Amino acid sequence: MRLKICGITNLKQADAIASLGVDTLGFICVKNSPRYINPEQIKTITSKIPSEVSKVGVFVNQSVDDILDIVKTGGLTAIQLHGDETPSMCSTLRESLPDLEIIKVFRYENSDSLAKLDDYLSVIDTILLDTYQKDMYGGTGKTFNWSELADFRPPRPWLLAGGLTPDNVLLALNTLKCDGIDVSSGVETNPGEKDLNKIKLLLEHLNSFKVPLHSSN
Ligand SMILES: O=C(O)c1ccccc1N[C@@H]1O[C@H](COP(=O)(O)O)[C@@H](O)[C@H]1O
Repeated sequence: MRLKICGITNLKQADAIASLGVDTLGFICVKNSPRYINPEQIKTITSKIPSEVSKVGVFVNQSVDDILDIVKTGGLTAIQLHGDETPSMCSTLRESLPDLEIIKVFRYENSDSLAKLDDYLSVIDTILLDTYQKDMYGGTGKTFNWSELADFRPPRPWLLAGGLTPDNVLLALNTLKCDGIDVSSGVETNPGEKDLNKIKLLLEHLNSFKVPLHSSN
């Protein structure tokens, strides 16, 4: 099971979180987010984190040129498209950076929220489902109705996000079958400041679950 901790803003925490065995770190590249971190700051972190850790930049409706610049400057290995990016835009990004993992976010409100999923499958690597909230693209801290996804088995790996915490993660994993989870505000003291004790507790709970961390099954 893949574990992404998102909203990293400093090297000390990135280092500590990677040392706990977290395989994916996320950096919010969206300027109006309280978790925003600029590309040079991202680089000071990514350059010191082991190469096996995925470094994901999170974007909302930014231009291809901006994304490519930030990926290059920040030393990112993956992008998370959290806005209304089209399949055509994903295709352009894929052509420009064939080795980069492309994670496309679908904000889940009801089953209609997945109506366009098929259009993306050939141009993305990973699906991420987050909670839909009007006027807020991400970092809502809110869960959605997981039981509606109990039979969701897309032909790409998928990550669950939205309001996950150490306290509710096992309920989520017992309700649906995802390939990984993405946690941000549920392991923070305040926006951008991670709580290492909460991350340790999250890991304890995940390790007690039947699917071990990093397993693809
Ligand atoms: O965290 C943000 O500020 C943010 C801003 C814009 C787009 C995405 C953002 N966060 C991502 O939202 C999900 C769920 O977060 P949470 O666990 O509900 O707080 C996650 O991928 C965050 O990285």
